[in-house]
Amino acid sequence: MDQSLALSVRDLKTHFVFRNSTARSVDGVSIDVPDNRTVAVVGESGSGKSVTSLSIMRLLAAPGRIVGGEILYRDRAGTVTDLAKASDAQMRRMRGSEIAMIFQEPMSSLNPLFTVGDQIAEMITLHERIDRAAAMHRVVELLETVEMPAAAKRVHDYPHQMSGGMRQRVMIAMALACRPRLLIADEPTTALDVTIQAQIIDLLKRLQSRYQMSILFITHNLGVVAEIADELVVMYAGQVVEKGPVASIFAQQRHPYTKGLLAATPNAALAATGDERRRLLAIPGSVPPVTAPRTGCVFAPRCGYVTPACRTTHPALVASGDGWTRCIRHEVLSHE
Ligand SMILES: Nc1ncnc2c1ncn2[C@@H]1O[C@H](COP(=O)(O)OP(=O)(O)OP(=O)(O)O)[C@@H](O)[C@H]1O
Repeated sequence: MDQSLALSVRDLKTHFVFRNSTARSVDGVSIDVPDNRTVAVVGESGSGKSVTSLSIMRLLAAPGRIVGGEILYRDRAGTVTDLAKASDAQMRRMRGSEIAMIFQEPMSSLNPLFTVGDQIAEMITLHERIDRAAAMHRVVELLETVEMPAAAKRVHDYPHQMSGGMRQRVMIAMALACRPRLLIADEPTTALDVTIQAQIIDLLKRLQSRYQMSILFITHNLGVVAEIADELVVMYAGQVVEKGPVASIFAQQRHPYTKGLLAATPNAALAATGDERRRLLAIPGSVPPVTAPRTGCVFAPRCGYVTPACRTTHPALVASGDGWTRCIRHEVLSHE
């Protein structure tokens, strides 16, 4: 594993095995997250983004199972662990002290019956041997770190007394309580309005440089990607179809699906190209079910660039420009 990486997911396969069918939700995904960098994973609903992040955290619900690949994680001491094979005890330690996760809806992770102060304090005392008074002092500090207004008063609030943006700040404070080296953020701003979304993104960027964290940021919003990410991974039907530096992909897409996603996101597309005439286009059709048999390229049925060969040959992920694409016609696209 390259010394500059915090996480290297290699050929990950996570399937849901039912009696009569198998959902190949994640089907050979490779993602590298460098130290102190943000990698965004985008794709339509059902493309396998959440199953990928839950696989890394080993929080999959049955019948979901990692059936292949490696999830290599380098801890602060430099030791590499394959999370795909780690024991439950090892994973509990990892989740506490190395890797943290925040979700779209903080309400589903917070307990409505306890104050936010108590919940953050519990997180701290799980990992540090300190008494309650010291823990509460740290809670206020953490809430100040996440720029919670009137932090010392807010520790006594119950989750329902807070706005969505404040609750997300509480979740980030809980994540920071264990000083993670890797933060997995699964659509953390999707439920928030645009102004609050921008504040949370800014906060995450400041925290990243202060705490030297790597961030794996799951989103379907390319505007957010433009704001926060260094590298982009585009997923489609359980596979990576394109990946590379954000600026390169925004300037030149090398997979028709990425082209369609950018065309459907006017702000990101405009920011990238400066072309104000770019029209809002939606990609016709929908992601095929992950239980469907696969021959050829999974995007072929929706692709404007399709050739007969695309329907019979499963394309490999190949180097193109300074990134990677899973399209046999990538050279045609890169000259457009
Ligand atoms: N518990 C489960 N049982 C069966 N199939 C599942 C389960 N969880 C996810 N899947 C399937 O795995 C595929 C990938 O789902 P996933 O939630 O990772 O997509 P996603 O890209 O995160 O979508 P969204 O943006 O809607 O969260 C979907 O087709 C979904 O139906």
